[in-house]
Amino acid sequence: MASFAYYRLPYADRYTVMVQTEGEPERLASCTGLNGRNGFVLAPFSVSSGCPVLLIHPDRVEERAVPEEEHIRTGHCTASRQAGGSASGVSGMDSDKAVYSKDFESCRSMLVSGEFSKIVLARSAGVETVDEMDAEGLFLRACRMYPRMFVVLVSTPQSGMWLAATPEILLESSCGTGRTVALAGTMKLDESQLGFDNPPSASVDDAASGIFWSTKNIKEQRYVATYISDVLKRFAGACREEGPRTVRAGNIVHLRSDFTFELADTSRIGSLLDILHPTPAVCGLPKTETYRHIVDHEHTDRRYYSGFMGPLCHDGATHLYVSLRCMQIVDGRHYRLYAGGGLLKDSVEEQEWCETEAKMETMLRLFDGSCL
Ligand SMILES: C=C(O[C@H]1C=CC=C(C(=O)O)[C@@H]1O)C(=O)O
Repeated sequence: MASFAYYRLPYADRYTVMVQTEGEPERLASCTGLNGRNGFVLAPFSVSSGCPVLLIHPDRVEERAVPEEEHIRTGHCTASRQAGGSASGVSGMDSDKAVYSKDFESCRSMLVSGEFSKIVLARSAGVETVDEMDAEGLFLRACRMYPRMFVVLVSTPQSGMWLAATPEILLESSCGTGRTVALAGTMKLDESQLGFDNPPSASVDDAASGIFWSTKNIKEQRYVATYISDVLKRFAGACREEGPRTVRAGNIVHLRSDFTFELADTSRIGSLLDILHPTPAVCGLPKTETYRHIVDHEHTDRRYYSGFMGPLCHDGATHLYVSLRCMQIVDGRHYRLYAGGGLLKDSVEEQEWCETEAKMETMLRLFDGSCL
């Protein structure tokens, strides 16, 4: 079985297809193994023998134009939600919520005791469609529906097939310059705000657009920005931080700070990734303790969700994004969607649950093609 990755950069009207027809993608035991390498990377949240860092070595690379919607094959389809958040969940939405509730409580007690200052709690949900859907068609539909996002369809024998439309850069580099973002804080846009946009060239005044951020969201994003700034101070050259500004991702908005820095030795990108990933946008603070809590106690097996993916080219352009707003395509009718959210000590369970639902809508809407 061939391994492949299709990806479309934000605001681009063309996408790239990379195919490895011979052999299997390389398996790496850590991000450091990416030093000096080229290919398409698929990295998990937590590296293990069952979930290694994968590097596709394409023997075919093609660029194609994103077609108009009417030329996209997906089938018309009603999606229904199934089984719960745990890998073994079988009894539907109530069990999904009960599992989340349990996980929320164990995170909350660590936040209230002061052992954690922030932790990201994730969940997953199964979706079954009536008709068989075409994965390439879903990818192209995502390209059309989410112009601001990095859209990826990737498949390997080790990972299975994943589709993502993510707003979060983990690490980009070209010509000796590195770029990353601190993305956190989430609000769902209401009907009156659906015209909101803030592309990279513009600088929209949040107050004028009617978007006001809570102290909790501002604090949550600040944790991520401080963490990134600390890592870059230690491991990269001169760094500039801008923001935060409000950015749109489908039906929601986030706060985003942009970091631009000198990255003279791109052959050591793997070592930087090893320290940077996972950031508190998907893990927590303090990092080691929250990471252990997630791996040991969270009921969702995150696998490649909240890892990162994208093309890596140590002597050219690298575009690595955090694997958010994604789903595993089990087969043409069965899908597993993933989403999480940052918790602080005063987080409210129902609000956090709704936030994960809003994030899952990014993938859910692909099934009926309803625009945001
Ligand atoms: C963990 C996710 O989002 C992260 C990125 C932006 C905002 C987030 C938040 O508000 O919690 C998360 O940190 C996800 O989409 O599953």
